[in-house]
Amino acid sequence: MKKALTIAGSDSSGGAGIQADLKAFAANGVFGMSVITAVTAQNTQGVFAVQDIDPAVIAKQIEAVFEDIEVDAVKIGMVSRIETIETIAAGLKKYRARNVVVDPVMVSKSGYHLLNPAAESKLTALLLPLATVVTPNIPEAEVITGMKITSLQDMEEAAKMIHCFGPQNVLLKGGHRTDDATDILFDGNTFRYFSSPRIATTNTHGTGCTLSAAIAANLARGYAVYDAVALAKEYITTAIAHALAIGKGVGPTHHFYDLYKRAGVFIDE
Ligand SMILES: Nc1ncnc2c1ncn2[C@@H]1O[C@H](COP(=O)(O)OP(=O)(O)OP(=O)(O)O)[C@@H](O)[C@H]1O
Ligand SMILES: Cc1ncc(COP(=O)(O)O)c(N)n1
Repeated sequence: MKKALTIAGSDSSGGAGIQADLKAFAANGVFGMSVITAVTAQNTQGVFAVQDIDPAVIAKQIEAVFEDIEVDAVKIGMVSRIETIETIAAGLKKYRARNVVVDPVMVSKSGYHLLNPAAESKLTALLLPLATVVTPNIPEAEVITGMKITSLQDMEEAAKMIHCFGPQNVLLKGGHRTDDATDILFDGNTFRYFSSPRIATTNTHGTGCTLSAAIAANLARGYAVYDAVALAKEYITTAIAHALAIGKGVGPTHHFYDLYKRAGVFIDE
C-alpha cells in the first residue's frame, strides 16, 4: 500500500484540515499519516481558538515518519506562521520529499486567518519551490500574485505568475467563481482545464483540503500529475454533490460516497 503524509492543522469538526486529508487518503486508496502543525477549535460555524504546535515537535513528527516509513507523497495544508513554514521546508529538504502538494491555506471559509498574513511571503518563498503541485484558490492566488482575478484569462495569467515562484505545476481552483467551478492546471507550458458545473450547496467546508489530499494520494499511487488532478477533481465533485448537512453552518463534503454506495451502506443525505 502506498503511503501519504499530510502536514496540516487539526479541525475539531472533522470536515477540513488533517481530518479531511486522512479521510480523502483512505477513500483514494493510500495509507494516511499526519504531522499536526496546529490544533484548531472550530466547527461548521467558525474557528474559535488556535494552538500552534511547537516547531521542535513539528520537526520531531516529520523525523519520526520519514526515518521509519517510505513516504510516497506529502500534502501541506495550514502552516500558521513563519517558524512552522521554516521547519516544514527544512524537513522536506532533509528527507528529499517527493510528490509534494502544497495547498496554500490562508483564510478559512468562516473568515479566520489560518495563516498569519506576515507569513504569506515566507510560504511563497520556501514552500512553493518544493511543490510538485500548488493548489491556490482565487483569493489565495490574488495574495500570491498581487493581481485581481475575475475571469478565466486572469486565472491563466495568475497561474503563470505563480509558476515563476518555482512549483512544477499550478492548479488554480475555481471554487470562488460565480458561474462554474473550472480549475486550471499550468505546467509551465500548457493550460489544462478541469470543468464542472457549480453545485448548489452551502456545505463546502474543507473542499480545498480534500482536493489537495486526493491529488497527493493519486501521485503516491503513481499517476502522472494531469491524471492525478483529473481523478481528484471527479472525486471532489462527487463529494460536494453529496455533501453532508452536518452542523448548523457550512457542512462537510462526503468523503466516502462512492465507497458507501458500492457497499450498499448509506446512499445519500
Ligand atoms: N459549489 C461547487 N460546485 C462544484 N465544485 C466546487 C464548488 N465549490 C468548490 N468546488 C471545487 O472544489 C475544489 C476546491 O476548490 P475551492 O476553491 O473551494 O477550494 P478552497 O477555497 O481552497 O477550499 P477550502 O478552503 O474550503 O478548503 C475545486 O475543484 C473547486 O472547483
Ligand atoms: C485546520 C484547517 N485547515 C484548513 C481549513 C480550510 O478549510 P475551509 O476554507 O473550508 O474552512 C480549515 N478550516 N481548517
